[in-house]
Amino acid sequence: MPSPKAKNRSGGGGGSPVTGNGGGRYEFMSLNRAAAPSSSSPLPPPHHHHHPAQRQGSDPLSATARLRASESPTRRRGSGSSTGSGAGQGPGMPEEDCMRLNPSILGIALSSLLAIDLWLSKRLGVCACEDSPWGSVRPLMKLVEVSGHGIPWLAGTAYCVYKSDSSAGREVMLNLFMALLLDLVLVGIVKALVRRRRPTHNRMDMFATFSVDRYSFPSGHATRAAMCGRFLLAHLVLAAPLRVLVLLWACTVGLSRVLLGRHNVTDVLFGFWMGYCQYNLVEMLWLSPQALQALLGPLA
Ligand SMILES: CC(C)=CCC/C(C)=C/COP(=O)(O)O
Repeated sequence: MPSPKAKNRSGGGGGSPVTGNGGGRYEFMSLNRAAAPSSSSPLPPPHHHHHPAQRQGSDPLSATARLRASESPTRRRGSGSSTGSGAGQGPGMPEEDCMRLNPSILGIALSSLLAIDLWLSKRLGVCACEDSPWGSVRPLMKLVEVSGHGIPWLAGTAYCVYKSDSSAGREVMLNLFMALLLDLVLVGIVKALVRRRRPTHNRMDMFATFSVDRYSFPSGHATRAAMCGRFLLAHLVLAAPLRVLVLLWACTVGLSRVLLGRHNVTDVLFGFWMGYCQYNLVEMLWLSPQALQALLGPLA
């Protein structure tokens, strides 16, 4: 996630934030810092309708200073333009030409959320290794990790298909198998797109990981736990205590990801949400016995 500091645009000196005294060094202004545009500023001069007092830089709008790439000192210097065709001389700036020099409230909120996420995840990573505060619980959490791993679920589901003696049972288990494959594909795509590194305190000693599993967002265990939890509750006739056990298992799998240091809290929360939605997709794409027969042939 980009930090709220613009890169130094040229080798120039410090220069005051944004007013860009030719040094080309820009820093994001905080929301309550407004710089009075200077004559050499690449910033467009304040519009005539601004109250004079606002021209002193107190105008909050100048706090949302914008810079048109074509007017940045480096670009302008390169163009040799000395006809004042710089700051704001041209027509209204098209939005896509502007680089916001001021993080929006949303940007600040997201950065704060990320900081809280990293801090909380670090605090909750109490089983990240043997000499962590809860190192003695690590073996149990690793067992929970295996219970949510893709391979045991795929193997277990395939075994149930093989042992099933009714077409209805086979239909349910085959759809669960397809759901697990769908989960792997979707999680793999999101991981490959987001490419968020796992927490620094994670000790990557997980068994049977795939290439994208080096990435943290989202938690594949959390998506699988949520999707399979919903699937079992919807398609298996379970007594109430067992239903509660399924829910507890799914929550424990998610919690274990953070306790083991495998994921940040947001990776798991998003994973739960994604897995919950994946189940809706599974229901929408439910494969009938005929479709399974056509798809898998004698296996169905
Ligand atoms: C190789 C297969 C069939 C599954 C991989 C399962 C796995 C290692 C997922 C990663 O889960 P987290 O993203 O929660 O660490």
